[in-house]
Parts: sequence; C-alpha cells; structure tokens
Amino acid sequence: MTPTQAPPPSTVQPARRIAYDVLAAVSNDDAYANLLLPTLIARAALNSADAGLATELTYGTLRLRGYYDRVIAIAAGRDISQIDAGILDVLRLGAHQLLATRVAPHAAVNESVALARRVGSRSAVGFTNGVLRTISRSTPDEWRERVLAAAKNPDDRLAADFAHPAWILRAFRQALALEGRADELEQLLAADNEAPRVNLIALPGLAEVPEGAESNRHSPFGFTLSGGDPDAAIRHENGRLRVQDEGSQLAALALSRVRPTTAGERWLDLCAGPGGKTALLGAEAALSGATVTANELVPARAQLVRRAVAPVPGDITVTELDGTQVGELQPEAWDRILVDAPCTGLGALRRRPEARWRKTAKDVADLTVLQQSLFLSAFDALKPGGVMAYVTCSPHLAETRGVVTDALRRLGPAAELLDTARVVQSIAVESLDLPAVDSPDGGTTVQLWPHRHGTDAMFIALIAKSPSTGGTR
Ligand SMILES: C[S@@+](CC[C@H](N)C(=O)[O-])C[C@H]1O[C@@H](n2cnc3c(N)ncnc32)[C@H](O)[C@@H]1O
Repeated sequence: MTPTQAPPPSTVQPARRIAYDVLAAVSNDDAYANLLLPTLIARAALNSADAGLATELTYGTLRLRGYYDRVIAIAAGRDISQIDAGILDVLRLGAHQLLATRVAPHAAVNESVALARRVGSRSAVGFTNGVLRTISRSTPDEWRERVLAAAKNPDDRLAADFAHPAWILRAFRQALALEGRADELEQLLAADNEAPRVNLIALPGLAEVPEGAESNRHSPFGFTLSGGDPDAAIRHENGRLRVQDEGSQLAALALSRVRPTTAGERWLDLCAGPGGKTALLGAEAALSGATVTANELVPARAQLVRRAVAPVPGDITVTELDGTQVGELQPEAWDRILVDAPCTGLGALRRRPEARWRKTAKDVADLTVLQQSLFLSAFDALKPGGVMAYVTCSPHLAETRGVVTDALRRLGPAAELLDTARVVQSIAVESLDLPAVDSPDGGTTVQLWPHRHGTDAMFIALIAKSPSTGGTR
C-alpha cells in the first residue's frame, strides 16, 4: 500500500459522488444512465457546471469502460474479475479522470481514495490509491501503447483502442462491408465515442424551426440549437418541439411520405413507446387527413406515448396489445404500419453509453425471433395495397436485412420491397451518401450511420402488400 502524500478529503465532491452512484447502479442494477443521471442531478440541485462535470464523468467512464478495465488490469497486476465490483467502479472513474480529462492528477487520486473509503474496506482504500498512482505515473499515450501491445489479435486491438466489444465491431464491419465500405469501420467506432449534440424536431404543421437554430442536413424538420437550453425551448412550445434523432425523423417520414396520402387512411404504429415517431406520424397524418393509432406492449411505455402525442391534433388512440398478435386480431385493417422493432440499439451507442457492455450476441438471436414475428404480424394487419416500414436502431445484419430477407422469402409475391433509398432521398434536404447494395428481392433498404450521416445507425425498409393478395400467409 502506498500512502497518499496529502490526506485525502473526507467528503467526495457531489459531481463525482453522483457519477459513481450511476456507475454502480449500471453495474449492479442494470440501470440506464440516461434516465438515472438527470434524476440524481436534480435531486442534488447541482449547478450547471457541476451537472456538466457529473455528466462528462459518467458518460465518459461508461463509454470507455472496456478500455479502462484493460488499463486497470495492467496497473493492478490482476484480472479485473478479482477486483471488488464497487472498487472497480471507483477505479474506472479515477482512470477516466487521469487519462481523459483535465482534472489535476492529485485531485483525481485523492477524491477516488475518499470514494473508496465510503464504499470499500481499509485494504481497498490502499489498493485504490496504489492502482491510481500507478496509472498517474504514465501518460495517456504510454498507457495506450501498453494496452494495445497486450491485445491478443487485430480485432482485440481494435476493440481495445476504440472501447467496443469485439463482437460488435465485427457486426459493424460486416454491415459496412455489404456497402463496400468496410474501410469506414474506425470512423464509425470513433463516432460512437463522441457525445452527439442534442437533436430536435419542429413537428410539421405545428411548429417552426426556431430562428438561429442550425437546420439538420437531411431531415426537413430537424435542427440543433447552438446555444440555449433545449428543455426550455421544448417547454415553451408545449412539446411541439421535441428531442428526436435525425435518423428517427427520416424513418417515420419514409412511411408517411412513401406515397401521397388519401384522406381517411388508417395508420398504425405497432411498437410505439415512448412515442417519438408516433408524434411525428400524428403531425403528418393531421396534415393529410389520415388517423393514427399507437400500440405499445408495456403499459408504462404506453403511458409515455399518451404524453408524447398530447400536443398533436387528431385523436390518437393508444392500445396495449402484443404486436405479434395484431395480425390475427386486426387482419387487413391498416393502410400503413410502422414496425419500429425492439432491437439491440447498437445504432445508438453514442447516446447510450453503457449499452455496448450490456448487450451480448445472444440478445441478437432472441430479438430476431421477435422482430420476425412482429414483421409478419404487421404484414397480416395491412390492407391489400398497404405499405409498412420495418425499422431498427441497429445496423446488425441479422436484425436488419436478415429479418427482411427472411420475411420476404416467406411472404412470396404478396410482399414487395420498395425502393426505400429513393423515398428517403426524396425527403432529404441534402442528398444522403447511400451506397447501392444489391438485393436479391429487388427494391432497396437504407442504412444510416453516425460517422457518415450524423444520425443514429437507423435501418429502414419499406414493404408493400400486393393489392390483389388474399392478404393471408
Ligand atoms: C424501438 S422501441 C420503439 C421506439 C418508438 N417508435 C419511438 O420512436 O419512440 C420498441 C418498442 O417496442 C415495444 N415492444 C416490445 N415488444 C413488443 C410487442 N410484442 N408488441 C408491441 N410492442 C412491443 C418496446 O416496449 C419498445 O417500447
């Protein structure tokens, strides 16, 4: 045990304490950082500088957790599985401050030691002190060299360097390779490690993009605010302005604008919670004389949908059915259906910092079964001549083209994959760089990317049901 030179403070600064509490809740209780952090910041009434510090420490540590674990293992001379979980989170937070922030090294070490005193044993305090002092004695570049030198193979090296699990980077590489763009992998991994700017939408027909805002490159209704508080802008407009990724906007608009709407059309959002895309579909429907119903299996999330659509005109009904049953319960009932399927969320790693460490390849297998079932159920619920959008915020090929190809094979001539890329390009303000991908089924799909388009990695496929089909499988 190496004694500290100055005695560590007996209390921990609130921003660090909150960051630690979030890390611990993520590790122990599967908490979501983006939900818990704002609650803890509000409860502690942090000023905006401290709130900013707590956010940076939490998100930065969670995003690069896998990298910091490698540094800690080298500095501690033991596998991280042999370190107490609470102390490991203290060390991760300390490593982040030492290697990626301007926090003075003595403050990073001393505050971490004070935190270790609150959450660990006496020996853990000395251990924390020793490990963090070891880390502080080398520069970030020296640590990077050491970590990369310890990698087992080229993919492990890339996984270490960009703090992504190897199975995820392989899935990304496969999806990019299909577009002939495997060489973009490092740009994509780097983009996942950048905090995105908060993106908003002015719901069409209900609000205008505010003056001074920076309009999105592609979505006609999206924008970012260079200064000011997005929450205040949203409150001021009573929800007619809202936070929404540009890719999500394009996905909902692909369905609402795939073809002109006939007044009286009935649209269904099959997996609607928390309701961001329902609100946009609702605004679009109100402009064109269609009506929207939202469905969400989880009652608490259905409640969020009701809240999300409150500012939108037109009576949007919210049901709580299992979407996989809707085809049977409501056959041939809908003109358009959005299937924004539950997915791994690998396309939104920028915004969900812990997600990459929580998901496993097994999740993909489970989810594709559900996605397939939702797809087929939605198809049965479409009227002959109707059109559906299958959407995921994941670029994993099993969740995207795999599900679509499989469904089209089962459905035969009753289903037609439309030219989704043409529809999305017709909506986009500035043309999107969308490499053509050969499709055995005709038609096209769209894969958006953070590094190329500045959006989440949304996948969009538009599928039409033949007007002459009996409608059943
Ligand atoms: C990707 S999210 C939808 C996001 C939403 N469209 C938005 O833009 O705000 C998928 C949703 O599907 C819901 N879900 C999961 N299984 C479902 C099922 N069997 N039927 C209907 N909804 C389901 C999840 O609870 C989740 O809220």
